[in-house]
Parts: sequence; structure tokens; C-alpha cells
Amino acid sequence: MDTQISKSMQFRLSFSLYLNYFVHGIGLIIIAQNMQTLAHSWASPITTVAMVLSGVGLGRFPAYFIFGILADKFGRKLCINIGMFLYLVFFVGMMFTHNIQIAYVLAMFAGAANSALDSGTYTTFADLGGKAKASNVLIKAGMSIGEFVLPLFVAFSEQNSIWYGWSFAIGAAALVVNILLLIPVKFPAMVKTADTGAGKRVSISKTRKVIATVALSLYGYTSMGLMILFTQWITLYATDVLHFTNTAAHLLMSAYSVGSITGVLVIFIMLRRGVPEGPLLIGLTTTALVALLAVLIVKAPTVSMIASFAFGLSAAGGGMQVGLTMFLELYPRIKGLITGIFMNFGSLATFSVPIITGALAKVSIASALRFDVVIAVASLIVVVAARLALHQERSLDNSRKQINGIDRDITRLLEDRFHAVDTIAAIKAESGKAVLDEGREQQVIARVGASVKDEQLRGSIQHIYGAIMAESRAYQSDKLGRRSETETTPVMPDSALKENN
Ligand SMILES: C=C(O[C@@H]1C=C(C(=O)O)C=C[C@H]1O)C(=O)O
Repeated sequence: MDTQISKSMQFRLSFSLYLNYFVHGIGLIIIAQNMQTLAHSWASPITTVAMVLSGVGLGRFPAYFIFGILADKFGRKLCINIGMFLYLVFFVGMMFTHNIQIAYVLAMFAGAANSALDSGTYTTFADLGGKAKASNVLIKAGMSIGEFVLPLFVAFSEQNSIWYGWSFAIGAAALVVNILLLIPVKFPAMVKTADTGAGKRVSISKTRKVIATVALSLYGYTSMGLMILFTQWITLYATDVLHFTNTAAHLLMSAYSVGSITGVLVIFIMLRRGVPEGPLLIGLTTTALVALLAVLIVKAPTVSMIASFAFGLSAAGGGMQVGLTMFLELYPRIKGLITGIFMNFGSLATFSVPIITGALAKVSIASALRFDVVIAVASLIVVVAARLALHQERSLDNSRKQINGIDRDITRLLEDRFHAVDTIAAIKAESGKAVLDEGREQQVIARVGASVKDEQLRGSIQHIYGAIMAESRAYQSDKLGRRSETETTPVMPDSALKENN
């Protein structure tokens, strides 16, 4: 793959990008993990502190549009640098502020930082041309590790009466190191070619497409809401309702993040084994619902531990990314826009869940966590709806419909190809050149061969190109009134075929 940067540069770049997501993992839960201490420091009730979290959603929302454009116009590195800087302001600011309004603005900085990092990072990995699934999984793993480490540190600090500010200092320090590491690192050239729709082709009716679109957009909300609500309330629920010690309560959060790392691996393996995405999401969401009910109903320490692990595995193992992938397969030509829409439904969750649960927590902490059951059920409904809308029975009829759609696209592209030949024919007429250019045809065959991914198909597709070019020559000769010239030429140079087998 021509990425224009060396392997070692690619490694340094990837390392820094994943390190940012480790910091982001910390950023995601750090306010919730320090909720009681912050309430004290900001002289506000816990329910108000919880609402500060909505600032993250508010900061994310407009930022996806701004940074999406910046990333394409001025490069991914700029966005990532802005993201790191904004996160640094958040972490350092939070260490020292005693004012809840300032804290709210800082939370908005964290949200904007999240958007800036996403806009710069997912695009960089796309530019690198690596395996999208693998890099998405590692991004999620980076976040999970951050979410795993922080609660352990907070529990340790509380036990030893260490100032809460140090937990924010970890994020700040990692960022400073990463900003320095990233200065000399080169980014790959931006790839801006239009996407012609690689990936699975979906040919479904308009109604089904509308249902799937609505369902998957809503899944952007429910999948995000399901995760963050749990991370924001589980620790307090454990101390206040389950009467866990502080340390045990933080351990629940760590069990969740170990579950989430495990989930990333499980989902990755399942997708590679060809488990279809729809049923996978239904299975994950059902597991999350059951785990949540276990935490809420059973109230026993061991069960809570196992259930938190299971919840992390099923709700935070990358189901959201799987949903996004399904959405992108539905609209392969407007991937950027679809990603923005999906992420913004997530932002809406980041914004509204803390407000709703903050209000519910005034009644009881348990009712705040119970609201996650509502989200889980909603999530289950939307994934079932998406699956029903997208599911195609295995039948001659459906496969033929799919082929009709593909043939429509090929025909349009073939017409474009013939029309592109018009100018060539005219130039050949002016210069008196022969229609046949064997060297060029060999080049075309070789190039096509190189871009075929499935080796078994290489020969067939090269043969088809032999026929296309024979017709292309006949077309030119007809135009130029020299039909006899091409009739004796071979359909396809055999030497070119051999070169690629
Ligand atoms: C279009 C051209 O004319 C002929 C047709 C070709 C094709 O269809 O790709 C390639 C080489 C020529 O034999 C060309 O010269 O590029």
C-alpha cells in the first residue's frame, strides 16, 4: 500500500493515536469516578455534578461538523493536535477549578476534544489504508484500558487520602508526552478519492431502507446512552444502594472495562468467523439487558462483579462500531456524512442522559441506574427492527435482485468507459495512429489483475477486460470508419494474463 510513510513512522503514528484513546478512556469516566469528591470541591450536590457531564455532549455536537471539515481541508494532524490541546485544558482545568460553571465549560472542551480526535484519527487510519476493523478494535481497546486503569487509581487514592487532582494529572501527563511524541511524526497523504461503494451491496426496498436508517440512527443514541449511563452511576449505586466499600465500588467499574476489552476481542473474532452483524447486535443487547437486571435485582457482590463484566463485554465491546458499519454499508457513497449523523446521535445521548439521570437521582440513585433498563429495551427494539428491515431471505429471487442492482452499476460504468474512449479515438484519427495499442492493453490487464482481491477471480476478470478492450477497439474503428483494422487482432494478449497468474 502506498502510504508515503515508512513502516516505523506508521508504527509511531499508530502508537500515538491509540495513546490518545487511552487518555480519552480516562476522560470518559473521570468525572463520574470522582463524583463525591468533586461535589465537595465544587460545593454542589451530586445530582448537579452529574449534570456537568451533559457538557461533554454539548461540546461534541457542533464540533463534529467543524472538525470534519477542518480534517479534510487542513489535514488530520491539525485536528488531532487541537483535540490533544483541548483535552489538556480539560484535565488541567479540572484539577484546579472550584467553580461548577467553569467545570461545565471544561466538560464542553472534553466533548470538543473527543470530536477533534475522532475526526482526525478515523480519517488517518482510512488514509493509511489498513484494515478498518483492526484499527477500530484497537481504538476501542485503548479506551477500555484507560477505563480500566483509572478506577484502580482512584480507589488507591481514596484509600491513601491522595488528592483527587492526581487522577486528572495522569491524563494531562499522558497528553503532554503524546504531544511531544507526535511533533516529528509524519502523517500519510490524505486519500480523497470518491468511494465507489466497496463492501457489501444492499438492495432493499425504500420502506425497508427508511426503517433501517431510522433504527440505526436511534441505535447511535441507545448504544452510547446504554454505556455511559452505566459508567456514570454504577460506582455511586454500589456505595449507596449495595453498600459496597469505595474500593469495591471502583472495582465494579474496572470489571466493566475488563469486560469491554474482552468484548472487543470476542466481537472481532465473531465478525471474522462470519457471524452476521444483525443477530450479533441482538445477542449483545440482550446480554446487556440481562446483566443490567442482575445488577439491579440480585444485589449480591459476586453477582454484581460478574454482571458488570458481562455488561462491559456486551454493551461496551464495540457494538456501537458494528452498528455504524451496518449503517455505512447501507450508504457506501456518503460514509463521512453517515458517520457524522451516527456520532451525533451518540452526542445527543452524551448530552441528555446526564440531565435525565441527574433529575432521576434526586429521587434515588437506583432510579438513575434503572433508567438504563429503559435504554436497553429501546436498544433491543431498534436492533431487532434494523435486523428485520435488512434481512434478506436466501432465495434465487433475492440474489437475482442483488445481481440486477450490480448490473445496473456496471452498465453505467461501462458506458462511462466507452465515452472516455471518444477523445482517444479522435486523437488517434488526427495523428494517424493505429487503434490497437498492445502495450497499453497489457498495462490495463496487469493493473486490473493487481486490483482484484479474490485470487480465484483474477483470471476471469482479466478475460472480461480482454473482451471489453476488443469491443472498445471495435467501437473506435466504427467511429473512425476503419472497422476491418481491429477484426484480426487478438481479444487479449496471453502474455499479460500469464504475468498475473
Ligand atoms: C482506448 C485505447 O484504445 C485501445 C483500447 C484500449 C482500452 O479500451 O483500454 C486500450 C488500448 C488500445 O488498444 C487506448 O489507446 O487507450
